[in-house]
Amino acid sequence: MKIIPENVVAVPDVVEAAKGATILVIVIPHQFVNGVCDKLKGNVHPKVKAISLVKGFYTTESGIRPISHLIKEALKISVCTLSGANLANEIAQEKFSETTIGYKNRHEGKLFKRLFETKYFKVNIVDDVLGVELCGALKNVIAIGAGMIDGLKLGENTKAAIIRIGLLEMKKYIKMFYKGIKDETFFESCGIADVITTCYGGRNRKAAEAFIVTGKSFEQLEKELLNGQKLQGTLTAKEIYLVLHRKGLEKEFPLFTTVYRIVFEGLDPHKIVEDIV
Ligand SMILES: NC(=O)c1ccc[n+]([C@@H]2O[C@H](COP(=O)([O-])OP(=O)(O)OC[C@H]3O[C@@H](n4cnc5c(N)ncnc54)[C@H](O)[C@@H]3O)[C@@H](O)[C@H]2O)c1
Ligand SMILES: O=P(O)(O)OC[C@H](O)CO
Repeated sequence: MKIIPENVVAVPDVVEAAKGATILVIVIPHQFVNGVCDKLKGNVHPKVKAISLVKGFYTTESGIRPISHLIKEALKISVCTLSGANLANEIAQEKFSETTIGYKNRHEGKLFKRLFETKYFKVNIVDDVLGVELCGALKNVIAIGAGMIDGLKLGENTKAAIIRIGLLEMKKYIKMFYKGIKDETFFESCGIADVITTCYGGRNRKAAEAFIVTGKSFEQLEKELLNGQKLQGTLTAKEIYLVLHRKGLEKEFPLFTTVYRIVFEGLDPHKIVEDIV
């Protein structure tokens, strides 16, 4: 495994790390972004540009909001998003992958492409900040479902069915609740490709498979399997279920609803097939 390059310096104090910076790359588990933004408020360069790689939502009492909106409003800065089929350990080994950057201002999209692109990390930029970000958040819930299928040993055809249905629910949810999302975004790396890679090689899939096989809780499995890293998919399943429940839309999103009920309400995991397919 490749080690961190010498020109990357770890600075534990986020205010110190951001001092004088004209570019912020924000990549932490979504549950911590609000706290980090609070610390950075009033402490960033006036001309700073940010890019969020976070895959998740920000929860408030009135519902859930995109992380890019939270960053933009807290720090009063412009925010691009980056998301794709990007398992970190494979990128560290310089195996080829694609990614998608969402921009509002094309100059910023091009700037971030220049910053991130390498011969093994191909960037496509699209005029769709929210579409890129929201695909990255919702695919984690599909991966929890796919991991359950692996744990139940139901085979590849069933898993493909869950992935297909998950993709449809992901697109339906995003188009239903957010304006201006482009259809083409779902065919970028941040869309279908990330759903596939996460459903085969991600931590959400792995934890969900173990949840079925061992019967342990996700909290326990996060500690045992992820070596200090954080799961995103179970929290996101809960966050979007609360929206669906409040609006009486559970039947229109059977996969998202069933994943939530298996994880949080003790529903029989076999219902993932019976209630959906
Ligand atoms: N790991 C991947 O393969 C991958 C790939 C693409 C996108 N992402 C997304 O990037 C984001 C971060 O993922 P990750 O795998 O780097 O997460 P991670 O669980 O490895 O945590 C990353 C960092 O978050 C910080 N952190 C931990 N607890 C914190 C706290 N209480 N307050 C503030 N910061 C804290 C720490 O610096 C930690 O090193 C997630 O939204 C994830 O979905 C991850
Ligand atoms: O390991 P996961 O399930 O958090 O997925 C990692 C990345 O988001 C894959 O693109």
